[in-house]
Amino acid sequence: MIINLSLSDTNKRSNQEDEEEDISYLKERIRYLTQMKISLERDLEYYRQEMTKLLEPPYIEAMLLEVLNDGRAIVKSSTGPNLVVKISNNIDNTKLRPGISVALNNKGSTIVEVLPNIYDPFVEAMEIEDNPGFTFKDVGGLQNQIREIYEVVGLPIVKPELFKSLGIDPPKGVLLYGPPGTGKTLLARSLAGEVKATFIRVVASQFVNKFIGEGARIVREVFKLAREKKPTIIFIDELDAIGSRRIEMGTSGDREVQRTMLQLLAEIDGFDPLDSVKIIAATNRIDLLDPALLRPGRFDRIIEVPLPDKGARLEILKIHTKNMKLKDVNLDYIAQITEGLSGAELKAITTEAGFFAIREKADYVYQDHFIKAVEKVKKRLEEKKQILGIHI
Ligand SMILES: Nc1ncnc2c1ncn2[C@@H]1O[C@H](COP(=O)(O)OP(=O)(O)OP(=O)(O)O)[C@@H](O)[C@H]1O
Repeated sequence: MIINLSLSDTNKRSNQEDEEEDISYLKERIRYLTQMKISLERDLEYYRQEMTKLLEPPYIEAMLLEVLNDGRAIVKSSTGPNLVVKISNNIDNTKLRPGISVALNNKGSTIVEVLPNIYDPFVEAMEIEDNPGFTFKDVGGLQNQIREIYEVVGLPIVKPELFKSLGIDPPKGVLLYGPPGTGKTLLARSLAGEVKATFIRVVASQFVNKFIGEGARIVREVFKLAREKKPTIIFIDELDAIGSRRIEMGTSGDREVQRTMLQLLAEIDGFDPLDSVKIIAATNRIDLLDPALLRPGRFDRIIEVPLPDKGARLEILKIHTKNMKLKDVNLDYIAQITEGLSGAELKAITTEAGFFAIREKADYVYQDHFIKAVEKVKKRLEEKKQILGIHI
């Protein structure tokens, strides 16, 4: 009996232990499965979001051409045409500059995002100004150049009927040549301002140094954009970088430069002289240019933009000091002592004179500030010439 009792006791205890073990096991399972559930729910949410993203129609990438006054904008869509689109309210309007990349909603009707600065050689290679705020009043001297450039480029834009009725083909392109900083860019930009044309500036040397392999495409795109935004003045700076005479075509870089120039010639040859797209090119080295560029119907008008004479220097100084507070300054004398300096250097003198006045905490800019500024700019120029090995 005693033995029986003890056996049943042992059985009871072992059953109880088993049950406890089972309970503990099941509790452990529940904890594990609850965690699994949480983790799977998290995964599910992630895949749900991914699926929504994948099912969402794509945005359309476009380049901003112009912001209109009524809260809309003109863009050039990556699929081709120019579109007039709305601007979503959450867009910071100060970020909207011509040439930037934007995302349009899937209907292509609204700018919904300003895209980060993605590398697009076409956008980077050119500066575009819809309405350059310059006029001929900003140009000192250069009266003859202003008259000539207005006649051959400006008039055909504002009065094409004059040329049509007389049966005259105006030049398609004008070449400006002269030392650096003499106002070639300024002249072209202010002409665009005078005739209310879009101003597109490209720097030809960048095709060779920066946008290798893209030169011909950029030229094509620039002309396409110019036609879309006409009247347009295309300004090609440093033309010699792609338009130099070449004796041999050794490297692939040379061939690339050649391709870019051929594309440029094809574009110039391809458009109508009465079309309101005009090209102004500039160079410091006309002696290097390929004669092919100077054939009739291409850059057949050549205008020299020389260093300013004394009268022109005075005009340039007056232009760049018109908003400065001057006292007892004899600009005529400053013009006298700055022979050989360019417009850009004269502008630098006015800025430097201002800095001298600021450093001295003066209320006005005095003659002495100008004298010191002239010395400084001349010294800087001298150093530059030494470095470049140019002797005067
Ligand atoms: N004739 C001028 N009248 C007034 N300002 C001038 C004149 N020439 C040059 N400048 C000033 O110098 C700046 C630089 O000149 P600009 O870029 O037009 O010269 P550039 O001849 O095109 O030079 P580069 O050959 O180096 O490209 C102008 O923006 C302007 O402020």
